[in-house]
Formats: sequence, structure tokens, C-alpha cells
Amino acid sequence: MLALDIRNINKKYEDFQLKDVSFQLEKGYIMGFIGANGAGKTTTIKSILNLTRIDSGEIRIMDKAMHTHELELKQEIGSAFGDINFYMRNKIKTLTNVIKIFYHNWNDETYYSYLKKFNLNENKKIAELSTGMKVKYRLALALSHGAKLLILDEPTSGLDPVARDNLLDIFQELVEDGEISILFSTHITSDLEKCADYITYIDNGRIINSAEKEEFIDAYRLVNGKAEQLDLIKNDLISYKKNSFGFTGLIHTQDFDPSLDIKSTIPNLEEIMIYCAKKEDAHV
Ligand SMILES: Nc1ncnc2c1ncn2[C@@H]1O[C@H](COP(=O)(O)OP(=O)(O)OP(=O)(O)O)[C@@H](O)[C@H]1O
Repeated sequence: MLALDIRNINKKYEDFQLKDVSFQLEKGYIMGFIGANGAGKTTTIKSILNLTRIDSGEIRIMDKAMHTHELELKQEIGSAFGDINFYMRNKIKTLTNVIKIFYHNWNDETYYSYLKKFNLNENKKIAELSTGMKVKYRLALALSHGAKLLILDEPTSGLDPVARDNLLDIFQELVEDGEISILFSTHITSDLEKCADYITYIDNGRIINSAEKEEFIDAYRLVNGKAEQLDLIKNDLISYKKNSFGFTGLIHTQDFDPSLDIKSTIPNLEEIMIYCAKKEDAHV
């Protein structure tokens, strides 16, 4: 079953547009959503959650259309955006008591088990929580109302490497039994190397690629050639940089001719993002 099925979302702001954004997330997996600043990640996530009105397109969550089943689906979605900047002077337990009223499937036992697991003290004030604690608190809330789909906007940003690693382990544990699916946006490509099953890459409002992680990476090769070889391959490169040895460039694997005497390696996600972003600035 698909946890998330996004088809041809279009959304126009004055200076920005989501263009035919489509991707699918299989139930029980983690999808990393990457793209440069301003590429459209948050707008896409807000569109999925109906926090912003789309111009056209279809959003299906767990086989139900969001526009006809929003209230029902919101019970099954756990989302987290930015900071918690309300109820700052109140204790965790006060905020929880307000939030839990909205959820039919709220389970106190599950909630307390997650507070314990995440080392959260319900008597702490929201203002006293570190960034990592806030993310964990949101996860505890989402999981206590039985959320089956977690949609998280940059949950690991602002976390130190240990806290990040810890959170990524939690993500992996959550999807282990195949019931929960996670979509999360990030700039930290090493997070995805560690825990994502699928990658969706958005650039300037368009999906460049959405695929299983290994397949996503395998679609590209990083090539290193001598200066005099550049003309042989230049037109096929997504972008390239000149350096003292010659050049390094990114190419679609299908466009690479192995008979050329040019060394090729498998890029990492960061290199894919950097060279794809350069496409727009012409060849640097
Ligand atoms: N409410 C709005 N009205 C007009 N333009 C908006 C609005 N919200 C976002 N935008 C524009 O849409 C574009 C995409 O923004 P968005 O926040 O989706 O990007 P992002 O990929 O999440 O970026 P970042 O990684 O910096 O968080 C930006 O140019 C932004 O200025």
C-alpha cells in the first residue's frame, strides 16, 4: 500500500511555483526529501497537509483522498514544523492535555512509554526543552495518537551529531514493523545516507528524481577527466567544475560512454545535489 501518493501538485506563489510535483512513498519506509533553500520542500509538505491550498493535483494518503477525508486522515498523520513557540511557559503535561483532546485514538499508556523512552520529564516547561527534546516531544505526541504517517520538516536541523544519530535510530525503529511511514525533509545528506529508504529531490519547484536510495544514486556518475577531454563529454554533463587536474563533473549514468578513457565513480548525495544545483548557473 502507498502511505503517500502525490500526483501533479501545482501551486503558484507570486515568485515561485510547484510544478507537477509527483512522488509516492510505500508504507513502512522512510523517505528523505531534499533540495536547496527555497526549492519548495516546505511548500510541498504544507500542500500535503492542506495547510496551503493547491491549484491542482491529487494527494492520497493511505489510499484515501486528502480533500475528501482530511479530518479522518489528520488523526493518522503526525507532523512537525519548525519550533514549538506556543505554551512556552507551560509544562509539557499542560500542553499535552490540550492536544490530546483532538485525537480519538489517544493512548496515555503509549504516551508515557514514549516520554520514558525519550527521557522526557512531563514537568519540564516547553521553554526549557532543547531542540532535540522538542523533536522527541512532537514524536511522542504523534505516536500516542496512533499516527501511521509522520511528516517532518527538517527534524534533525539544530541537533548535535549524537542527538541526530539517536533520532535517526528512532526513525528506523519506528518503521521496523512496517506500519509507520516517514517523510522528512533535510539538508543533511548524511542523515539520508544513514536512514532513508527512498530519496525525493526537488529543485526550483520540480521533482528532479524520486527513487529508492541506491537506484537514485546509481542514476548518476561523477567523472574526472583531463582538461583536454572536457570537450568530448561537456555536452552530456549535468554540470562540471574545472580544477588543477582537469575537471570533475556529474553525468546521468545512461549518458556516460565507458569507452571514453575518463574515470567515473559513484557520487554521494551531496555531490549529486551540488552538481545538479550548478546546472542552473551554467557550467562553472
Ligand atoms: N506564503 C508564501 N507566499 C509567497 N511565497 C512563498 C510563501 N511561502 C513560501 N514562498 C516561497 O516559495 C519558495 C519555496 O519556499 P519553501 O519554504 O517551500 O522552500 P524550502 O525548500 O522549504 O526551503 P528551505 O530549505 O530554505 O526551508 C520560496 O521562494 C519562498 O519565498
